Amino acid sequence: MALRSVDPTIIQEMRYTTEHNFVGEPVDGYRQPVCILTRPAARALHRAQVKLLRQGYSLKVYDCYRPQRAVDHFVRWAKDPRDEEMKAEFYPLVPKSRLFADGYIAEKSGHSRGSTVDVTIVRLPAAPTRPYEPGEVLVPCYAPRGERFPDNSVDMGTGFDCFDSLSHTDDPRVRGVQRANRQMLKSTLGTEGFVNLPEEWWHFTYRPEPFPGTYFDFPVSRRSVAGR
Ligand SMILES: C[C@@H](N)C(=O)N[C@H](C)C(=O)O
Ligand SMILES: [Zn+2]
Repeated sequence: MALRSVDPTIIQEMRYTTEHNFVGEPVDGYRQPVCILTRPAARALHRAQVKLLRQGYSLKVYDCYRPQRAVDHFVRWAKDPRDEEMKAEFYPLVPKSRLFADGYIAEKSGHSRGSTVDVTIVRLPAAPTRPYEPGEVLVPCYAPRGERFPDNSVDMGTGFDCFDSLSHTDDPRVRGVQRANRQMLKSTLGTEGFVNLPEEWWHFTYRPEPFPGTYFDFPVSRRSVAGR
């Protein structure tokens, strides 16, 4: 179902419909910027949002349901060592050949089962964000907040989809406010049934999953969820 029909207040910045992602182009299967999730995952995210709103924060999702054809696009992209257009921002230190082996991207992704979400926290009122301009100078995603690509998220120590050990949720180099922000996200979502992926502070799966063995492949579009 469309997350917006359960909670229109959760901010959506669907990165894989845009060029601002580690591939550098819109990803196969993302026709429109719509967050689609299973009903229990959407409802759980709404419960977390209610709690955050009371404290002056909002959730912001970057990715939700991901069709298998999008995962296949990632796999194809990873097999082409010449295409490192976005390396300088998204994986400056990790060889492209290691991104799957090191756990940053999956060939069979929980996102395709519909109960996984990539998400952060934004302090309200949400600051405006600027669009990414293709070809702009890229800054490493682990650079200090004021230097890396601007995001109205609270400071999590790295940007979204920063394939680097600094993105590991419990990396000991992440301290102070950044660590507290990661903990706020993990504990708020954890209370509602979401389990975090240790390699990525932003990646959470709702459990129990209603479709634990199904990898869906319908496109991300408003039509896919019309009437649901
Ligand atoms: C690619 C990144 N956003 C992500 O979701 N990684 C996990 C491991 C996945 O692909 O399922
Ligand atoms: Zn994810």
